Amino acid sequence: MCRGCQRFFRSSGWGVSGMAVDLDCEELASEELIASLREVELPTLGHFLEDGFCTPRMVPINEGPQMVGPARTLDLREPDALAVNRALHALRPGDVLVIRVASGLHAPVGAVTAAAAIAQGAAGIVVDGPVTDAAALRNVQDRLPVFATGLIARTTKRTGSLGDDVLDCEVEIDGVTVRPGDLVLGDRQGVLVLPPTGPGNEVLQAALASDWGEPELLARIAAGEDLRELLPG
Ligand SMILES: O=C([O-])CC(=O)C(=O)O
Ligand SMILES: [Mg+2]
Repeated sequence: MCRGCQRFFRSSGWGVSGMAVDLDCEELASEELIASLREVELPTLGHFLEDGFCTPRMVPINEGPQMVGPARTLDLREPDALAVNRALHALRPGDVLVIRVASGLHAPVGAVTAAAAIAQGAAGIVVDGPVTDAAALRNVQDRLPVFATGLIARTTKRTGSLGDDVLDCEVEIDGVTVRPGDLVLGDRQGVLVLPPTGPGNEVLQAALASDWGEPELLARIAAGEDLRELLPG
């Protein structure tokens, strides 16, 4: 089912700089695709894909369910708490809030932000920068997976210095470009960003088949079968 057309501000990429553009329904990931991506192990996709993976500096801050959802982005060029609040207001159920923290030294997400994202039905949060209120984020891990580069006690301030051009624009997260509507996946291994169309049906089917076959392979290795037969070399 289509999530419905949304208006996004795009700073670059698909749209004209600084202009609001309509995102076609076709560009939004289907519920079916999102459900399939929840089933597949990220490291299995890693056997088939080379691009879109954040580096190991992007770590899970809590251990929630596998995260999959369309990106809503925020480019925190300055640590403005009011811009974070506006990004929270705009969240829709199933969205993944993706925040770039230019300073790398201010936490835009903690207990309050997480509670607000949960209230909006968000699927998760990814921060290229630190987060805070670690215990509170652990407490909500079943409802809100959070990924970030670490923890810090220095948080954002209500400066009001940023405009709406920092919302739903292209951002770079740990070297990976994220556009609004891209699919953002996360598990204990980290974060993977895919286009709204996902990895392609061929890769998805191959990855699912690999996951389904793995328990038998593991059982045969554990049973002492000849490794030369089981693992081609
Ligand atoms: O407000 C912030 O910058 C982060 C925070 O502490 C919270 O969300 O509770
Ligand atoms: Mg807090």
